[in-house]
Amino acid sequence: MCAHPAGPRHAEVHPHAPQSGLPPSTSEELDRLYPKVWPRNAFRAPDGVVRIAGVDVRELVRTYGTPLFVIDEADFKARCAEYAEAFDDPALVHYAAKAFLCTEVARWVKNQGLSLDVSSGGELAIALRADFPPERIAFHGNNKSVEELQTAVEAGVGLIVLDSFYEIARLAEVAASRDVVQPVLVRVTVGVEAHTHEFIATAHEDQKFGFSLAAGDAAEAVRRVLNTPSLRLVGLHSHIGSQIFDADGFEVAARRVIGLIADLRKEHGPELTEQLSTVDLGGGFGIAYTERDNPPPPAQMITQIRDIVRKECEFADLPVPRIAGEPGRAIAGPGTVTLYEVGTIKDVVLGDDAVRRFVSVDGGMSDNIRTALYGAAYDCRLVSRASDDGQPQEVGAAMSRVVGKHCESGDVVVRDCWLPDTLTPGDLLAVAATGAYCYSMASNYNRQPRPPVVAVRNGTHRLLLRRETYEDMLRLEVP
Ligand SMILES: Cc1ncc(COP(=O)(O)O)c(C=O)c1O
Ligand SMILES: N[C@@H](CCCC[NH3+])C(=O)O
Repeated sequence: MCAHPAGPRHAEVHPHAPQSGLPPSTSEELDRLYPKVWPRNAFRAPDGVVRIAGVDVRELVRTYGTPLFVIDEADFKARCAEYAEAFDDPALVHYAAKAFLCTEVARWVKNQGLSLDVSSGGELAIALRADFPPERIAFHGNNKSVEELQTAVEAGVGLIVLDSFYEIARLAEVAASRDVVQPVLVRVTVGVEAHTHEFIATAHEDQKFGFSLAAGDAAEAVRRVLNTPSLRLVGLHSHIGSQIFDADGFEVAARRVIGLIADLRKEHGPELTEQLSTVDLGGGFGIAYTERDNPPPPAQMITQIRDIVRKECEFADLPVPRIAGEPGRAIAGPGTVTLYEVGTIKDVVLGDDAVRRFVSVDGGMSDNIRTALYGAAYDCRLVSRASDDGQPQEVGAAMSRVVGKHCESGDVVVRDCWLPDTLTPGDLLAVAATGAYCYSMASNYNRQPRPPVVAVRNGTHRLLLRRETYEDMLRLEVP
C-alpha cells in the first residue's frame, strides 16, 4: 500500500485535469493497466515490469530504442475478426488505412478477409505492395489527383468514393480512356452533428467532404453518375466523424441515406434501388483512451445500426442494402503503445504553492500530435518497474504533464496523469492506445526521425518499420 507524501502538493496543481481526479491510493492503482485501455496482451509481471504479448518492454527498448511503437499483433487481428463478425461479412469491413498502415499490417487485414479504405496514392501504394486484392480496396478523398485516379483505375480498385462534381468528370474521363466501367459510391453529407471534436466531425454541413443531401447535391451527383457510361453507381456512402460512442448519429445518418434512396427511386425507378446494393456508413467507432471512456462493443453498435436500416427499408418498401463500415481507430488504436524514456523531470512553481511537474520524454508531438491537435487524453504508466520497486515503501503520486522534446510549448503527450514521485530519468513510460493516428500523423518536426514500429506476438518481436535515420532525411536534399 502506498500513502501520498507528495500527493496534496501536486494534486491541486491543475484544476482542469481531465484524467486527474484523486491521486491513486495504492501503488497497485498507480501501476494498473486498465484492460479496456491497454493492449489485450499487456500485463505487469510480478517483478513490476510490463510484458506485451510476453515480451519485456526493457528488452524491446534494448533492441530498438525509444520512442518505440509496439503493436500487440493478436489484439489487432482479434479486433479485425470482431468487426468482421459484427458486419456479418469480413469484406464489408473496410479497415481505414489512415489510422495506421504498413505493408505487414495490410497483409494482416488482407488475411483476415477484410477490405481496405485508402485515401491517398501513398496508402494505395502500400496496399498494392502487400498484394492486397484491388477489388477489395475503396479509394477515398475530397481531392484525389488525376494521377491517383489513374493509378486506382489501372490497379482495378473495387470502389472509388466520389466526393465532388469535378471528380465525377475527371474519373469519367480516366475510366473511359482505359475502357473501364468503374464502380463508385457517392459520398453523401447527411447533416449529422457527431458528438466528437469539431476537427474530426465530418458530416455536418459546413465542412469539405461529400455532397450535401439537404442542398440536393447528392441527388444531382447520382444523376450525373447515372448519365456517365464509364461509371457504375453501386451505393452510397456517409461518414459522420470519429471517436463516437453511441449509435444515435449513425442511426440518423442511416435514416437519411435510406430516405435519399427512397427519393431516388421516385426519380429513377425501382431498378436503381437494386443497383444501390451497398450503404457504407463509414468509420468513427470510439475507443477507450482512459478508464473514463466506455465505448460499446462493436457488435452492439453495429446491430443497432443494421436494425435501423432494416426497419427504414421495410417502412419505405426498399430492398435492404448491404451495410458496410470503415473502422480505423477501433481496430488499430487499442493494441498499440508508445514507449518513451524519461529524460528530465522539472517541478515548475506556478504560484500559490502550486507546482506543475513536467516529465520530458524522448519523442513528443512528432510521434503523437493528437494531444496538441484535439486536446486528446491518454493513459500513461511507468512500465519498466513497479512504482514501489516491489518494496514495502510509501510511494507518492505526482500529477504530471508528460511533454516531448520539441521546441514548442504545446508539445504535450499526456496533459495530466499521475506518475510515481519515485520517477527518475531512464525510467520507461508507456502511453496506451496510440495505434491510430499517431504514427500515421507523425512528422519530422525539429528533424526528429520517426520511431520504429514493432509487432509482438507469443513472446517474440519483429520490426515492421525501422527507425528513420538522419541519412533518410538527408537523402531528400539535393546535392
Ligand atoms: C471516410 C472515412 N472513413 C473512415 C474513417 C475512419 O475513422 P475511424 O478511425 O474513426 O474509425 C475516417 C476518418 O475519420 C474517414 O474519414
Ligand atoms: N485523425 C483523427 C481522426 C480523423 C480521421 C479521419 N477522418 C484522430 O486522430 O482522431
